[in-house]
Amino acid sequence: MGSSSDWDTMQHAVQMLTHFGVAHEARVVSAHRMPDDLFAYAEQAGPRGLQAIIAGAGGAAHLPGMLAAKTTVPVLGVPVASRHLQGVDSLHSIVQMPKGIPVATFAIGDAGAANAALFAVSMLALHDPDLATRLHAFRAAQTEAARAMTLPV
Ligand SMILES: Nc1c(C(=O)O)ncn1[C@@H]1O[C@H](COP(=O)(O)O)[C@@H](O)[C@H]1O
Repeated sequence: MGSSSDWDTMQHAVQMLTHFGVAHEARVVSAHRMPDDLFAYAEQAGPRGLQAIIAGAGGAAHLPGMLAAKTTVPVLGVPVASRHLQGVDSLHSIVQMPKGIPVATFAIGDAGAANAALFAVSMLALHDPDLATRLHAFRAAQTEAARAMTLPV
């Protein structure tokens, strides 16, 4: 993520990865404030064996795009809500990538962070039957919870 101030949002990705037992790390690596660190992180991502990078940032959110520019490891972008423009700036900064350098872009905020993690789980589950079983169980439990919803009428 671009700043520790993104943690409230990005913790939802971490919680989801923890739930599924997917090994992960959480770091602050800002393209704007730490450009050399960002380049080093991106260059080492493939050799270190990372299989996906969930990149959350707010405002002029160049972090996901710059990561994608420097690595072919899939980058999943999460727009963090910003103070003045409520994350629409973050969303547009992340989603409008030029042809050739894709960033998979998720919804603004907590749901986007959680869904980015679930998307990573889906990709990893293609080659991990145990993880696929846990993902199917998660979906089934979610379905049951939705069916059990009641209304105050
Ligand atoms: N968008 C970026 C980048 C980047 O894209 O490199 N680095 C920090 N930020 C964002 O700035 C916002 C405010 O950061 P501070 O709260 O630290 O001032 C955060 O949402 C962060 O993701």
